Amino acid sequence: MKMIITTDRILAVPLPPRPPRVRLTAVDAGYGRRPVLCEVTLDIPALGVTSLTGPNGSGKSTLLGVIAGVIRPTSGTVHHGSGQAPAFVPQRSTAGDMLPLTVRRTVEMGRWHARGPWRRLTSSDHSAVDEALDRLGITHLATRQLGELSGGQRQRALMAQGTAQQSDLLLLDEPCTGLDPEARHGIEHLLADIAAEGTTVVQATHDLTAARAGHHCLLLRDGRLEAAGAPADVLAPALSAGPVHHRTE
Ligand SMILES: Nc1ncnc2c1ncn2[C@@H]1O[C@H](COP(=O)(O)OP(=O)(O)OP(=O)(O)O)[C@@H](O)[C@H]1O
Repeated sequence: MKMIITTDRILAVPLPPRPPRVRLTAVDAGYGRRPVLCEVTLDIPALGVTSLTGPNGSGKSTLLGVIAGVIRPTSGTVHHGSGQAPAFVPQRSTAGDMLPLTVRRTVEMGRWHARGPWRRLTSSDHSAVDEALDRLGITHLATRQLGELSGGQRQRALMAQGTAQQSDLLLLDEPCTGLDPEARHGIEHLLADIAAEGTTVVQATHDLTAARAGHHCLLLRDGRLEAAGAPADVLAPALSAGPVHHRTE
């Protein structure tokens, strides 16, 4: 809502609706011959935090992969409202932890979209990396090897890599898994701040408190979109249906 102040009164003028940042239409996707997503049609609003929730195996990570462009749909369309490549923070895998990478080098990889992997980083790239390390509270870990860190510290390093990309679309797969309550709180505040700065944030989460705190919610079940809309509306039937969601921490 935009406020126009005239000499004697305030007029509230509704802002024109923004087109969605991402629109999926009748998307099917899976792995080889294994179908996972079925006829998924949804919009990701351009502003705020969208939470993607649903039981284990319902297809949240697969959907994030489709939006990120790393999983190609077998049918249907994915339309991005801007030309920027999404920043994608996948679920932490233990394989990558064995790579001989410092935290700083890991975060620098977030600049490869802008610079290419073999080009020297510019001073603005280094500033973006410094800012991301600082926002995630891991500047003091910059010279440590990724494999030496605790699970929560590694998770923050991967999130710093995602934020260093400075995309207008940040996709996160269960970003708070493995974090203690204080760190989880910190990440939730950070995501709210990033969204307030104009970045579209999409996070897959089992955490209903986090999902409720978002602006928009998508509920998946068995690879189909069961509900979409305001978090309170989407989550109420899911809660009354039984404990299909749980914190994994
Ligand atoms: N690389 C893969 N190859 C084959 N099948 C996969 C692969 N990744 C996921 N699947 C299958 O796809 C289905 C959906 O998995 P996905 O990880 O998208 O669900 P999810 O909702 O993110 O689950 P969780 O909450 O447990 O993280 C599951 O049945 C899973 O076994």
